[in-house]
Amino acid sequence: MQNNYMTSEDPLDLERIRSILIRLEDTIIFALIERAQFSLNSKIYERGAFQELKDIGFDGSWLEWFLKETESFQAKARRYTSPDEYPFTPADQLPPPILSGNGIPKILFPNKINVNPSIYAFYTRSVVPRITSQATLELASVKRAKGIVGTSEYEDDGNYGSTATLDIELLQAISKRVHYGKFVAESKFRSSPSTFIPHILKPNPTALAELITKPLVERAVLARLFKKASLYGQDIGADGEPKRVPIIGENNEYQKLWKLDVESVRELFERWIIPLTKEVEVEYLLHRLDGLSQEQIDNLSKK
Ligand SMILES: C=C(O[C@@H]1C=C(C(=O)O)C=C[C@H]1O)C(=O)O
Repeated sequence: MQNNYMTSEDPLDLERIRSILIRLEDTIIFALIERAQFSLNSKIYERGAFQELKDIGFDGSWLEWFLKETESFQAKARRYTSPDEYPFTPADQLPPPILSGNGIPKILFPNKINVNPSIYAFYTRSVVPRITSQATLELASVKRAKGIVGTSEYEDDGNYGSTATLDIELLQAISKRVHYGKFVAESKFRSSPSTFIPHILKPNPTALAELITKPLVERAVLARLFKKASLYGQDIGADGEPKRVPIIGENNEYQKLWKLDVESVRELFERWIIPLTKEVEVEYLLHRLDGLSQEQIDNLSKK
């Protein structure tokens, strides 16, 4: 199942949308595995940490610079005219597309929702420190063995380019997953406009949140993620068997090696991705009738 809006499949079919969300789980897990190879490299998230960037007139962080450069190119190639791609760089700092239009039929109700500032904040402050803690600890012990101790013992392996590239992959995948909430909301709205309309006119975000929440679907998402992360996160050796190390102090007991902290994947979805997806859904619905005439609203209510 593809998110190609030019196919004949109904882009607002909820099962189709859910299958896209499921596929994005894989993209996110594999990108997390890649990022977890590197240390935290906290310097790339600090504004003004690189004199070289200040020298070229850029005040932000290394990652913000990477985002701006990457997204400038992508904006020219009209990435951000697609209804499921949103930039992290403020839109007024990006160039216009060199091709006009995108040929994608208008599927969503016009809206300006972009929750990327929230995604950027939780990703850099909570997610990265958590998933890189193993690599960061390993680096610290290597550095200690070389006599490097104290603050410079931690965090920094110098791979700023690779790290930022992987961060962008992850940020974009998470952003797409979360903003897909717009499609979910449009689909749910169209299946029964009259259920939603009173709570949009009165604005009642709590009632809207209750209407869009599907606890069984969420539970299935989390259970599936735990399984996927446990499968994909195993470190398989050249012999095709999972790598394992003896447990110190236990005779003949072994422990598997992981490329990723499995529980952290579930937590990422439980604490951040699912709640933000739902926030996007509610925000989208709150503005779903903006600019419509009473007659248009009445017609929708009758559906
Ligand atoms: C995305 C949906 O809406 C809500 C958000 C979910 C999620 O982010 O995984 C899951 C179920 C719903 O509570 C959906 O119904 O599929």
